[in-house]
Amino acid sequence: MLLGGRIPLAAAATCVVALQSAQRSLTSVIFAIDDTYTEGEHFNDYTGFMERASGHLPASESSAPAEALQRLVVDRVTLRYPGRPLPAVDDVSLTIEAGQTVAFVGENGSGKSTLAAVIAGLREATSGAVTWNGRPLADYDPDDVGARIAVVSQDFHQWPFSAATNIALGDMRGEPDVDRLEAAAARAVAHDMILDLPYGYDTLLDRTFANGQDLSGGQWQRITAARGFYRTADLLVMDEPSSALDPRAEDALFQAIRDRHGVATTILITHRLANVRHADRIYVLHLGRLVESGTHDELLAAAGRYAELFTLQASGYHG
Ligand SMILES: Nc1ncnc2c1ncn2[C@@H]1O[C@H](COP(=O)(O)OP(=O)(O)OP(=O)(O)O)[C@@H](O)[C@H]1O
Repeated sequence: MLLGGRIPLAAAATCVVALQSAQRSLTSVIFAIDDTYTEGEHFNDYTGFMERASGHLPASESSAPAEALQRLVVDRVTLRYPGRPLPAVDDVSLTIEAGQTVAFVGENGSGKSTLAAVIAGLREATSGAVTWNGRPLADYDPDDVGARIAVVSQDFHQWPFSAATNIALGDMRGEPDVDRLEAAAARAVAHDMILDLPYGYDTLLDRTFANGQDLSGGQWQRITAARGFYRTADLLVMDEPSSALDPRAEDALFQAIRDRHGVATTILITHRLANVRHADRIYVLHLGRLVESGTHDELLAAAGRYAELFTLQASGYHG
C-alpha cells in the first residue's frame, strides 16, 4: 500500500493546488482514486489522477470535442493485465443507447469493473475499441469526454474536506452550486445525514482536524454517490454503490438511479441482483467473457447463469 487509509496532509494540499490550478483538466478520474494503490496498472490510479489533474497526460493529437452521448459501442474489447495468464475482459461487444440503464453482473473477478473502466476511458483496452457516437473514445480530448462521464467507484477515497466540498468535487467546473449540491445529496440519501452532522454541510470529514468528524462506511458511500449525482454527466458508472448501505438507504438510492432512466445513461455494477430487475439490459460476465444478455425476465426464462445466481440469492443462499 503506497498511501495509507487517509491521504497525507501534504498530498492533500498538493491536490487542492492541483485541483484549483487545473479545473479544466479535472476528469472523472477524481471518482476513481483509491487508497489501495498497489501497482501502476490499478484501476484507481492516484498518480494517474494527479498527472491528469495537473495536465501532464497529453491529449490525443486528433482530439475532438465530445458531443452529448447518443450511442456507446464496445467493439470486441479485450483487456489483459500484465503478468496475468487470462484476460480480465475477453472479446466483449455490446451497445448502450443514451438514456438506458444497463447492468453488469457476474461473480467476483468476472471483469465487470475492468470493463467499466475501459468504457469510462480509465483503462486502455489491449485490443478492440469503445466508440462514443461512432467515434473511438481515444479520438476525443480526454478532459472533454471525461467531463461527460462520472464513475462512482467501490474503492472511493475519503477526502479530508467538508461534506459540501466532498460532493462538489464531482464537478469542478464553476463555483459549487448549493441547490445542486443538496439535490445530489438528497438523491444519494445523504442530505438528512449531513444535516445531522455538527456543522451540516460545513462539517470537516476528518477526525484528525479540530471539529472534524468521522463517517461510517455507509455514510461515506452516500457522500460518494452524491458526488456522482452532482456531476451532470451523460454517462454515470456506479460500481457497487450500495454495498455498505442499509436496506432503506439502498432502496432509496436505486429509486434515484431508476429516476435517471430515459434522462441519462447509467451503467450499474452490483451483486444485489434484485436491484437490476429494472435495467433495460443486463450483461452477464463470466471469466471476462460476456456470456448472457437480456432483460431480467428474458434471462430468467433462459434459465442460464443469471437465473441461477438470481435464484440462489433470492433463496438466501440456502438452496
Ligand atoms: N490492477 C490489476 N492488476 C492485475 N489484475 C487485475 C487488476 N485488477 C483486476 N484484476 C484481475 O482482473 C480480473 C477481473 O477483475 P475485476 O475487478 O474487473 O472483476 P469484477 O467482476 O469487477 O470483480 P468483483 O465483483 O470482485 O468486484 C480478476 O481476475 C482480477 O484479479
